[in-house]
Amino acid sequence: MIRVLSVTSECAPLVKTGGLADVAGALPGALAPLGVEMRTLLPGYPRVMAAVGRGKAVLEDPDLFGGPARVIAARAGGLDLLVLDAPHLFGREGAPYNGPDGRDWPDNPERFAALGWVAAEIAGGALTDWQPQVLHCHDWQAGLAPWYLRDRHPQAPVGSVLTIHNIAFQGLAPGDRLARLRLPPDGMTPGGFEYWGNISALKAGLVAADRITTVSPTYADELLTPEFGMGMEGVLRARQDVLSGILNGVDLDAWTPSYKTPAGKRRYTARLRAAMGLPAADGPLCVVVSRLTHQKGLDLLLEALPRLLDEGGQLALLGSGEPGLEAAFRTAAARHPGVAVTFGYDEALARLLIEGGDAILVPSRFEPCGLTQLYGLRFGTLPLVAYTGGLADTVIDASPAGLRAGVATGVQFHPVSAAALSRAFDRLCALYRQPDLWLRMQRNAMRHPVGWDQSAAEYAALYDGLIRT
Ligand SMILES: Nc1ncnc2c1ncn2[C@@H]1O[C@H](COP(=O)(O)OP(=O)(O)O[C@H]2O[C@H](CO)[C@@H](O)[C@H](O)[C@H]2O)[C@@H](O)[C@H]1O
Repeated sequence: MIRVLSVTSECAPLVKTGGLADVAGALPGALAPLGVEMRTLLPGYPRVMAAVGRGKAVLEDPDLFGGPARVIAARAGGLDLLVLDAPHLFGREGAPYNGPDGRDWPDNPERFAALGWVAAEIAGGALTDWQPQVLHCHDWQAGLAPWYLRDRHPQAPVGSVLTIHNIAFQGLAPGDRLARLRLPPDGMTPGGFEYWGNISALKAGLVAADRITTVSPTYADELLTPEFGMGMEGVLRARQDVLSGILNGVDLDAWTPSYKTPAGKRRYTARLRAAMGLPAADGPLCVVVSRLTHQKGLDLLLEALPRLLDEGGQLALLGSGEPGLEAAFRTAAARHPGVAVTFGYDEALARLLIEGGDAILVPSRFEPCGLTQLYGLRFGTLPLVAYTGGLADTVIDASPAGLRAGVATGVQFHPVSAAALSRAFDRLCALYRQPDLWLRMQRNAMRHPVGWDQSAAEYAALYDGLIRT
């Protein structure tokens, strides 16, 4: 058995704002058959505390960044959890990172420094009955853990890995918070965690972790360029020898269609049209399930949308995020009967969209891996995606080569522009008008391996290489 402590700020099914939660929630189950015993350290937000109940305190700290805290060992949501119960940091209503007004909590640097601190203490041997061999940290919220571990417990028999799910979030804090974050002044250098005068929790992790991974091989390459590295490309180039990409998978038990063949899908398409108030149509029903942010390229979709509609296609969108994008999609829906939108977070509707759609759109400007195109493959909902990051690694384009070889599973477009997306809509609609070809692609898609098998083996091998004892 390899003992791994996974450190994350969100974890499905308990608390989720995006794909990080899916992955953090799926890894323990995917890795267990490979002899990995993973425990997940998660902040004790109110809904997490409600799910775990009283639990058993395995660690206490009278002063964790300004208040008393304990770590509770519990099982919930099928996970083996270590919950950081620190009411002064996490006992607040609202989303994990922001209050009811939508604004980030001003003490987010301290809140997640505390998470990293406790992770490092556990990795350093603080629990009497469990010593992890690997510390696996996710995103900036866990970024300080490898730094604290190296700083405070250099002799601990633990290897560390930091996984980048999205480099756009870098965990910046003003440089004058050093003492409050319990960081040493000599780390405040370009070779340390300093980032243009600020402290970056992500950079601390990138510098201090033994290994760095991201969630697809193509994104691992892209991260080394100024276009995608978002200022961290230099740090990553310096650590290129320990950086690799491991694709995300999908929990196949949770994401299994109730139909085995594409034919069975039709009734879900009808159900989806009814649910969203869409009329019957000649072209493909395209769906989107997404956070509405600049990353996801949905402004490009708005620009290219007339082409899809002109060809008889439709759009059904579920998302939440930037008010400007919501307003623009609402306007599009009011103008055209072939566009239907719902705002908010709704897992049941997300599933119906993926079950019933003909195609799923992911026109992202950058996409570390992307999960919805994987769900789409599994359900025979052909992905139309930007050729970038994990989207490039998981979809086989209906290019002449892909079609001739009989292996195509979707449509990719490049560059990531409205013009290229419009042309991709032309191709999608042309494919849709050839039912045999479309069916073949659906079959290919549904057979494409999107489970965790291969990636879990890659993580297990990575952990194996980090074992020090
Ligand atoms: N309104 C809504 N209602 C219901 N469900 C919704 C929803 N909006 C989004 N979702 C769900 O949230 C998840 C989003 O995951 P993604 O991987 O697509 O993107 P995200 O950018 O959040 O994740 C980041 O981390 C993941 C994990 O590594 C990477 O795959 C990705 O590239 C990276 O940007 C999916 O499970 C999706 O179905």
